[in-house]
Amino acid sequence: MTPRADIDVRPIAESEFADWQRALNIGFLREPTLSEEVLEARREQFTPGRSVGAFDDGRCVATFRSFAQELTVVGGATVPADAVTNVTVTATHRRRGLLTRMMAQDLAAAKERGDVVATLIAAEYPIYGRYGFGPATTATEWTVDVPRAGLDPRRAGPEDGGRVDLVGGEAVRKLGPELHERLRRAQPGAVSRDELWWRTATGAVRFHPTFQEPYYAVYRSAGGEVEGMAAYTADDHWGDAKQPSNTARVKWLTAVTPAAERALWLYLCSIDWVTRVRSGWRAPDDLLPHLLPDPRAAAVTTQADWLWVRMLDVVRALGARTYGAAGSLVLEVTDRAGLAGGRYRLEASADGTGVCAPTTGSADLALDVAELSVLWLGDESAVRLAALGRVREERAGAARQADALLRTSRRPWCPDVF
Ligand SMILES: CC(=O)SCCNC(=O)CCNC(=O)[C@H](O)C(C)(C)COP(=O)(O)OP(=O)(O)OC[C@H]1O[C@@H](n2cnc3c(N)ncnc32)[C@H](O)[C@@H]1OP(=O)(O)O
Repeated sequence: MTPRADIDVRPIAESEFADWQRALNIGFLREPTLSEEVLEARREQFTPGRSVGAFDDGRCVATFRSFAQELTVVGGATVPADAVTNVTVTATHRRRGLLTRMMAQDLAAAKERGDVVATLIAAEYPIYGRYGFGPATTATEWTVDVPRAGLDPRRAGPEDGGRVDLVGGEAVRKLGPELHERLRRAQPGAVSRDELWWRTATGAVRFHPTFQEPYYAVYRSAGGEVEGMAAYTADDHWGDAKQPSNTARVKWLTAVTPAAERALWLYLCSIDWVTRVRSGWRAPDDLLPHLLPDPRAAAVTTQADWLWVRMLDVVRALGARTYGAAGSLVLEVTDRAGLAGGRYRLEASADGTGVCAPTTGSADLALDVAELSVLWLGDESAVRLAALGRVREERAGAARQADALLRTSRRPWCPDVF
């Protein structure tokens, strides 16, 4: 169907928030009528100028929101990101170009503002590649079959002098933000969280009527420092022979030291009645399986693309991260939206820093901005993308050299959904 120019795409006024929120819920197949309480809670997410709607005859039929975020890159620097979320087009108005219009407006504004990249978590894989986004991190979920893990059933807690305690939501709101700051500043692919994140995660603000209050476990080192925290829920399931068979579901687990990671996973795998632990979305190289005497007890339940990145400023994006080797690489970047295309030379030094600038020199690798966005955080291999026909070597060996520069020893990971 042809796009309809009479459908207005524009930032919403605060007075239109309830209508916008109703459209958002319909697009995400949630209940169309929101309680006053949920509506009030969600009002906190209203971002003036960046909560966009499409209106047909005065009724909201599409939603789109973006907000300011910081994304950590390889080496620990952060770049300003345009975080895209709440994208819906009501089924009566789909495939008429409304998402394309909202995205084009948002990316142009982000570029103008000076954001280095745009980010999102994609509901479905085929939606965002056409706009220059590529999947830059992967998330893995394991299900631990606790009785098969080989753990000592008499285990009574950490053996490193540290301790695990259960705390309430208030303590999480107090201790969590600093802990997460430590994690995300050292974790490529991690993003900033605002204070509202902590209030919604702990139920102080409720976006969904069905919020289940989690248990919160905190790990303190022998020196008393908070180094890790996990939020989990448990179901109430009993087998036919009166055997407890409960599943603990980890909502999030933040650990800034390997000791904290070990202590929290082993705690979760030692709760009486719990026979299965679902890990929640973790880095694909998370330590979890190898903390168990029998790593096969941790089976991969899901593995999927996670954070999608869309580079807006190649010079600053490549200049912000560090590199695994010294070398020079010229990239011919195509961008059909005209935001980040061009030919760029990356010069990486032996100290790990890199400088990127436009060049007229001959290209080593030719690729779309979506593929460069995929390679940027170091998780994907240029050699692999060349084999798939998604990057082209203009100089033999350039893909292998790109891998030597860009790839990392630990994989990038984004712990958040937004
Ligand atoms: C970051 C987030 O918020 S993720 C959440 C995304 N939202 C959802 O998944 C909710 C349910 N889905 C929807 O609301 C809509 O289908 C949207 C928002 C995904 C797409 O909106 P539309 O207005 O229909 O997209 P639009 O008409 O601009 O489509 C542009 C192109 O993308 C394609 N496309 C859009 N959505 C999809 C999809 N889900 N799968 C495959 N192709 C798609 C269209 O076919 C079109 O292709 P063409 O240019 O070759 O004709």
